[in-house]
Amino acid sequence: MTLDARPPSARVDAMKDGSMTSLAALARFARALLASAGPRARTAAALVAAGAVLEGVGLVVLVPILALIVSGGNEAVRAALAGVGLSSQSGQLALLLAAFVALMALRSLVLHARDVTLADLQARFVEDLRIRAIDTLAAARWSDLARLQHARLTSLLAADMQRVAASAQYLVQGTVAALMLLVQAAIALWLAPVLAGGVLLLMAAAGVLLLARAGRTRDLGGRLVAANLSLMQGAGSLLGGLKAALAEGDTDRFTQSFAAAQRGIRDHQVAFARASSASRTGFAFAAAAAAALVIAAAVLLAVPAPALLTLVVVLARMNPPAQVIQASLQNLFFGLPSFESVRALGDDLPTAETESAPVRTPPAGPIVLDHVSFAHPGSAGLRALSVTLAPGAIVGIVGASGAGKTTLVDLIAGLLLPQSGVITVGGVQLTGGARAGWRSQIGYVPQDGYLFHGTVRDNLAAAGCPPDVLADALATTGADAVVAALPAGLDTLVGDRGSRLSGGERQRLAITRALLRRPRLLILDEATNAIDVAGEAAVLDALAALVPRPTILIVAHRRESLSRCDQMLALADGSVTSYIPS
Ligand SMILES: Nc1ncnc2c1ncn2[C@@H]1O[C@H](COP(=O)(O)OP(=O)(O)OP(=O)(O)O)[C@@H](O)[C@H]1O
Repeated sequence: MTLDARPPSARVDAMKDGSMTSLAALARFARALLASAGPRARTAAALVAAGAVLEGVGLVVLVPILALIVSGGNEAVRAALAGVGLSSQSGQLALLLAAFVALMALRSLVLHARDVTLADLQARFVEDLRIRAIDTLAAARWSDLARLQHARLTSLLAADMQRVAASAQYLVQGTVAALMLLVQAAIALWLAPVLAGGVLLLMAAAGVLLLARAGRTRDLGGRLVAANLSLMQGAGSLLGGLKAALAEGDTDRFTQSFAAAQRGIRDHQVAFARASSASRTGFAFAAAAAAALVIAAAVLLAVPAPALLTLVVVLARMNPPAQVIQASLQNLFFGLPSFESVRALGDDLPTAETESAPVRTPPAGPIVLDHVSFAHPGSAGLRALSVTLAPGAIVGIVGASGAGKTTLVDLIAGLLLPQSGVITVGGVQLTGGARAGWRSQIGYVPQDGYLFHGTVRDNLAAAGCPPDVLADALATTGADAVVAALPAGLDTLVGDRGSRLSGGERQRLAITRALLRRPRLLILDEATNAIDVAGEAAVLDALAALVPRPTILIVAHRRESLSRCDQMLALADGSVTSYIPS
């Protein structure tokens, strides 16, 4: 345990600050939920209000029923019922009971419609958030994406989203309970203003105490978000390095850090459960004391029996919604950091294109880089680079590790924007709509030739592709032999990240997928290094023979991979030397 060295006044100020920022966060969350609901929010609000009013009317009807049973009935009510031909006490009681049952039946129907509508709103809210998170990723700049931790995304899309869904549920539940409580409080005030006023004051005091702890609860939620993130990081490192760790007998390192992160999660969850249970216990104690006080005071104030009985019923019914509000608020404050983490993704990944220019494909012609510079954070990168790549040329890019080969390729692909200088294709500068249009002309194959868990056909994005075009592309890369050897041919599942295939087979399929896009620029970034030398030579020969031939950029360290190049770009110290190989 750590001692808080701050003076008490500073602690109170910090608590107020924490509560205010937590309330502001709660308001942001509520606004986001309302915005996602759109016009459906009005239907939901109407159903919630109707449910609360029907609950209130049902309670009010209890007064004449109890009056009829206990003291022969209220004069005005009896006269009104006699006016419609019901003069016997049993007849009047039967009518009032029938009205009560009808009201409760109507209330049940409204509550059913309300609950379905609210569940729909919650589900849509989380769906919107998930889709927006993926849209944010898809529209982000590559330079920002490269900095993003994968574990953060996994944690955000799984654990945080689940907690946001739970928070939405708590917000809705709490709001419904608050409305119910308001209606019940109004009835209690009508039945016995002084007594009910006292009880409401006690409740308000409990509410203030609860809000005063909001900052601390939210802080606990924030720590849980951080602990979940380190759990995901642990899982990611374990999965990424599992094979090497198994081979080296070094799995303990991973399992220990994973277990430590898991312990962190458990500690925060238990701390929250302890805090909620303490406030629930305090709340139950206060409710029991308030009920005892009310009954004692009612006897002293000689409140009439039917009113007292109804008051007791009303107060008893106020207890569950009050408890729901208490639990919902606590869980909400605990869950808010997850929502903030989801929102922060949009701030960390601003949209790439600020221009809303229409997408247009740059015309045919050379790719020209004119005094292009790009520095990564930490200042490594490329300086004032000028080079021209002719259409259909096979261009090799060489240089030591870290020389900037991938940076150059990313600039030419439009993934990175030059910080100074310009890049043009066919004379059109690669910005805005032209940059977006250029992407549709590119086939990009990175070293790991990314495949996802699906069939070969799915991975080639070959649905609807004419069979002869598919067969040509497969033959060009030698993937036809790979497919022929698979148990279900094109319909064979390749496993997670293509784990059922060899590195070279994955690369052949990845190049086939790029070719099926009929690219004007084919980028092979160490994309053939897992294929045997003879096999690579055959693939490169077939690519060189393509008609029409795309401009082919080959980043490679192996001399054999570069033997067909028309032009070489040698990178060193952020500068480039362009030469024609002899
Ligand atoms: N996102 C980034 N943030 C900061 N620095 C980066 C980033 N990406 C690359 N760098 C740095 O920029 C330099 C060039 O990197 P780049 O990946 O372009 O080199 P490369 O020539 O492709 O290297 P390799 O052959 O090892 O793949 C390196 O010093 C690298 O550390």
